[in-house]
Amino acid sequence: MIELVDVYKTYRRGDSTIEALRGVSLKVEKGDIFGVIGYSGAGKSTLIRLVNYLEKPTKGQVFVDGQLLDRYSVQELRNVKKKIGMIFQHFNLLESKTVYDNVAIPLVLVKKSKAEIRQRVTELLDFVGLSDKAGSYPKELSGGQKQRVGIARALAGNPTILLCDEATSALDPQTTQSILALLKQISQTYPITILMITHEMAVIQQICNKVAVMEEGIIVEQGNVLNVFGSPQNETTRNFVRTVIRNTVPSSVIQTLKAEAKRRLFKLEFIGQSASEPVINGLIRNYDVQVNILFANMTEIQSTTLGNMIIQLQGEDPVIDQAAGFLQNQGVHIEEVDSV
Ligand SMILES: Nc1ncnc2c1ncn2[C@@H]1O[C@H](COP(=O)(O)OP(=O)(O)OP(=O)(O)O)[C@@H](O)[C@H]1O
Repeated sequence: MIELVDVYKTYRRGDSTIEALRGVSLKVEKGDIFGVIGYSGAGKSTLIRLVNYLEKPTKGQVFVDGQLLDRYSVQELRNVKKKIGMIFQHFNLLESKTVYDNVAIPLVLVKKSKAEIRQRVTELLDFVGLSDKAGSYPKELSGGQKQRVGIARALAGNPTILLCDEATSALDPQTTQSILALLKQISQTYPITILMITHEMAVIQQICNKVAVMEEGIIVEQGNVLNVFGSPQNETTRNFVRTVIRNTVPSSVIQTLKAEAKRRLFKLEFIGQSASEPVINGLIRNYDVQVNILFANMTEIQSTTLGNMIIQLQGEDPVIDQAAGFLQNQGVHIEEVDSV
């Protein structure tokens, strides 16, 4: 659906060059809600501008719907762009036009008849819950309502791809929830693929099925959201995951625990099935170790439970090693730690 193959983007500013993207490859499949997360300057906006063909890659290939964007004629490119809707952090509405007229813009541009426009705009305003605001102007709307207008406008031309550029970053937490719920509803209602960039892991957790983590122009980790959240490999990913999944024990507690002999600390991560299985009971029954649960947390992602636990095992070293092996065999991701 959307594919980037070893894409580089270099900007020149005076004598210096800025490598905004350095060999980015990713694949967004049909129906995905794919989130790209990264700190400011990571290259997220550049990536989205390449998909929208507002920028050309310095090197590498960008495919949309299986077609290499480079190879399109101007007319073909215009047609491809019609299939891409976009929503923005600051909504980008025309202040001098009513809600109705804002949503109608893409349809007017492709010269749809008045009747067709009326039908589509009415349908979309109903879908985003703003039927009663058709005659209002953007300045009369709340941030959440403005974003709903932005979403209706993006959907007007029946796009197959929806690009979201920090779509909830300017909104309060409650409004963010309602906009994310709307995006999820769009994904379930229309045959659409969503690519969103954000710096908030909570956004990814809530609606994305895939995620790519960007840092300094490189994708440092990507995959299924459940796997990435369950077992983040990269330090930046871990930092993002920590913002939504708490798995730390106060350092004063750690210091006390570490002072005690024959005790070792382990971080456990359970995904799905194993989260509900009495794995810890099995551990206690089968091995001569004492188990001290220091921290336990369950998070729901993609309708699957993700469990995080920090335990302390007390016993002889070889027995603790066997116990750790047992947990691994039960499908638990286990990691011994010096500190947590
Ligand atoms: N048009 C441009 N000309 C020169 N440099 C640019 C241009 N656009 C982006 N950059 C630089 O490329 C790098 C990546 O920027 P980009 O906006 O893609 O990152 P980002 O992850 O979207 O950050 P933010 O969330 O702050 O927008 C930055 O160092 C930025 O200064």
